[in-house]
Amino acid sequence: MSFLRGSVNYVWCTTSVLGKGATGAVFQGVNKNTGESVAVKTFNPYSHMRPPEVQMREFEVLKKVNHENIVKLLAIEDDSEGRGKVIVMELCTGGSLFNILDDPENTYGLPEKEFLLVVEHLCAGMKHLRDNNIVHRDLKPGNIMKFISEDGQTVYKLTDFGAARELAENQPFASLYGTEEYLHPDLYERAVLRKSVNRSFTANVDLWSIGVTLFHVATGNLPFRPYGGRKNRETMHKITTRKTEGVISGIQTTENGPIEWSKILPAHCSLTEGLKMQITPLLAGLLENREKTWSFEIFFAEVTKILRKRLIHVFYINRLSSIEVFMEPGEQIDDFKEHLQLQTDVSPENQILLFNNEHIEGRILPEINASAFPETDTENPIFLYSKDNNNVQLPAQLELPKSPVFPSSVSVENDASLAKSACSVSHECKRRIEMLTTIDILVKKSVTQFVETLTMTMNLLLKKAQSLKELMTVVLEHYEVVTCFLKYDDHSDKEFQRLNTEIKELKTDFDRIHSLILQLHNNFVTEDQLNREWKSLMSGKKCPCRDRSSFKAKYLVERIRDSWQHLLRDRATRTLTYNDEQFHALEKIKVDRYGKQIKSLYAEDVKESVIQIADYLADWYKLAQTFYLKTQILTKDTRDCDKKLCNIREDISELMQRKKGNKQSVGALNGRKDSKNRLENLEIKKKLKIWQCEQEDLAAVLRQNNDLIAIMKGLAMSSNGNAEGALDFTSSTNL
Ligand SMILES: Nc1ncnc2c1ncn2[C@@H]1O[C@H](COP(=O)(O)OP(=O)(O)OP(=O)(O)O)[C@@H](O)[C@H]1O
Repeated sequence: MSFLRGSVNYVWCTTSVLGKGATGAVFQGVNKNTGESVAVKTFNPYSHMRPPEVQMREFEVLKKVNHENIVKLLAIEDDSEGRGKVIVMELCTGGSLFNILDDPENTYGLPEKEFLLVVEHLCAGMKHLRDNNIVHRDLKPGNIMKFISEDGQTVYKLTDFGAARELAENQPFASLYGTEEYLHPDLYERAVLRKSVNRSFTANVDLWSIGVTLFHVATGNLPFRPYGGRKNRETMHKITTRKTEGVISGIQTTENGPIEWSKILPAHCSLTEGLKMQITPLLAGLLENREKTWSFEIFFAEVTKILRKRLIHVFYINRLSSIEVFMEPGEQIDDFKEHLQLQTDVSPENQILLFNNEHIEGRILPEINASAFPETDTENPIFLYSKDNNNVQLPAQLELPKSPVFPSSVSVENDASLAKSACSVSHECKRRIEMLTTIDILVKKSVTQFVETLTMTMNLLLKKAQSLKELMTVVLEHYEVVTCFLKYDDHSDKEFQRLNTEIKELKTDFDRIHSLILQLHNNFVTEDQLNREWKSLMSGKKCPCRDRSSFKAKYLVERIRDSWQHLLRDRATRTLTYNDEQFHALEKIKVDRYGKQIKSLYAEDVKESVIQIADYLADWYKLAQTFYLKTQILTKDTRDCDKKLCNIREDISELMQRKKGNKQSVGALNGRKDSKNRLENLEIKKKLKIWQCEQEDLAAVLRQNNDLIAIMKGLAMSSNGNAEGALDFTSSTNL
């Protein structure tokens, strides 16, 4: 019997099955003229029993659509041996999402990036269908194909446009039998429970199927699961129709038992909390029925909102966890801090946020939008340290799923399934090992990051303190001059007294701060205390070497998968020879042994050492946090000193101006008296002479100090850029 079939331009082999469905089978084939690989959908006798116009519908729809996220139609040709029409499509080498989810690697759902790609492509494909007024009505993971482009990019594409219309015409729903878990409750009632429903179905029933599909892709499981599965149809219908608003899953774990409702995604789902926060409302909206049903417009708008968000990666050291913050492009740093608070409980004022060895506030100005935030990724995140909490703890890990126990006897039927479960567990171990070894790397980076930032802060602080010291010397010298100038005046003047006290206090304060800065700089920068502390804590301690642990985990997973494949082949063979049975038993032993090894690599090796590292980091952070808080206090104190010094300089200048004014008015008064009775008061004349001499002396002193004043002004300008704090001394020289 020949397995080769063909049409005018294509040939395919019936042993190269890509997939089978209710209406037929899809084979891998080639273009006879170009050699291009294609997928050929052939139809079974049942499908030929459908009315011709129904059979044509799939062809018509495929001809009408043309979009990157919809499987491309290449040709519709006749089977050369008269078995009817065949659909030739582009070949999607990645298989269907159903196959992908069926792999033990994805038992708990797809990785985050892949999940988001599915959301994006599914939404784009649906938008094209809506724009062309096409209702799919059979959306499910089996009808979403993974296409790998020539440049290695993944594109998810919708396929299978035939069956849905049959439902509208109340045809037998055989093609829907494979998909009942994804059906809108109303369709389910009619198609599966065979109840007559007096409702017309709109295109929106697709939204429910998208909700179930996305839940499945995110978690690896269906959202609504009655005890006993498909058989338990009444309960299935009860779950989907009785669920309350916001509920995204309902599971019955015992016969006739209660239904466990949930408004959140399950803990084992591998999406981060940040993404779960975005996806949960989307699922809740899609899985609303009756009055609350979403429209496609809402769905497209919500997905667009999620996809345009800016993803910022953060590593929170006190909980040793990677966090993802999704920000609206227009949101700013304060919003970022609030998002972080939601996921960490660290209030914005207690967040120390460092990136590339500096505070992000220095890099990201308050008015900058999220779209201009720096690029981050899991291994180059923004580091978050809590200012008010120096505990470091690895969050409690979920218990590993139970590993299967193989019975000693050979069971060709069951052994492959048990090996598949063992594969799932090993993949989960591998994922956790990768996560923990990444934490190990991020811990080291977080230490370096903190030390580098503090060193920079300390160096700046020391520089600032030194320039402040120079400025203070100049101001004090000027103050001396002013004091001399006022030597005949009333030194008990209240203003003068206050200034005097303030200067003394400032000097004492500043000397104390300066010496603390010197001391801290010495401990911290010169003696490199924090780095030395970290090195001494870590010396001789075991670290999970990422390359080695990950490599070993990968190796063990591959071995377990090999054995699983072997057992799968045995299951397909059904009966084994004696020798094959011996090999079969050996593969079971290997699954068991490698399974134990990878579990121990995770639990006893990598996890233990990361727990230890968390303890060392906690010890180190206690010291580092104290240093940090000290630098914060000293930075603030230095700033206060600077401010006070500026005020004092202004006060000195004001005092000078005031005294000058007083003297001028005293002179005018004396002049008037003098003109009345010149000879009457020689004492006054004498005093005026002395006064005049004094003024000339003072003018000479001030001229000599001009250079000094110029230096002081220069320093005032450079200190803190505080130009407006600089005094106008030129008026004093005009005395
Ligand atoms: N273009 C393609 N490239 C690779 N594989 C494909 C392609 N199209 C379909 N397949 C595979 O063939 C399977 C069946 O295809 P399809 O869903 O079109 O058939 P069906 O008879 O309508 O199925 P159903 O009963 O699910 O409605 C798919 O689940 C998929 O695994």
